[in-house]
Amino acid sequence: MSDAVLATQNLVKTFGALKATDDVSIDLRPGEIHAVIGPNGAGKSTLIQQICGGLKPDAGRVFLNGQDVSHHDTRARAQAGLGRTFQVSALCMEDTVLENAVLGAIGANRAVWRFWASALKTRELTDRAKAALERVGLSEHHQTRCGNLSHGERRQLEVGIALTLSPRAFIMDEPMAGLGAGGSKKLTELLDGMRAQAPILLVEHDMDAVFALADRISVLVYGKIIASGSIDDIKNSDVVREAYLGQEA
Ligand SMILES: Nc1ncnc2c1ncn2[C@@H]1O[C@H](COP(=O)(O)OP(=O)(O)OP(=O)(O)O)[C@@H](O)[C@H]1O
Repeated sequence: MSDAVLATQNLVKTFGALKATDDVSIDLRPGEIHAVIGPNGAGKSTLIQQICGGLKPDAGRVFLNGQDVSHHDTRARAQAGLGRTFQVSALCMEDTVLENAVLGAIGANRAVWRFWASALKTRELTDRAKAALERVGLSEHHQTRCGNLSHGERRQLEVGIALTLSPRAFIMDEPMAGLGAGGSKKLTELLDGMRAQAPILLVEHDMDAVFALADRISVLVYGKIIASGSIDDIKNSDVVREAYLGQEA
């Protein structure tokens, strides 16, 4: 775990009698995409929420760059370098692409709020937002109202907003959801190029994307990690086939 950018240690979350995450220890190493897969209700979102600080675990800890952030709230974890995209879009549809990205950049530095009126800070934020939009291929769309973007472009924008935070690690919750083949391909290429900048913990149902991107895969079933390894390890695992992949066939 020592070189892990992000690590969980024995995370447990129960809802009544249900163990949504059951002793989950998982890590994310520099430069990698680590995919977490599992059937509906396996506990993937619950795990992500505990990592990001939206849900308090019953037991276990979360480390970011070796620092115990278990008692940090969501904002403090973001400030410590945890970048996130959401399963449900959090974009402001009435605002332009650039405005959405600048709002994301504000989240990067709380102190900036105090200087929001300052032209210099505004310039810094705008430059950072523009750089992130260029990175995700949305330079042409600065003044486009977010509501007028395609579904795929909104996903690109969400990734761009996460980039404005200069994260040390990304958490992505089903970024391919609802995208057609073209959108998935474009986003897959984008994520592929981002792992060098910050490793990605990727929760994803789209197995084509998972197999195209993952350096490692962990399989979550009934709240437990039942297998973890390379794509081949997972594809050839009888345990996984029985518990999960077999259902997809
Ligand atoms: N707030 C809650 N209260 C009660 N039960 C919950 C709550 N949140 C999640 N659960 C239950 O915990 C289990 C894990 O849910 P979770 O949403 O984490 O699974 P998931 O793997 O993300 O599923 P999906 O792939 O469908 O998004 C499910 O049985 C779910 O019904």
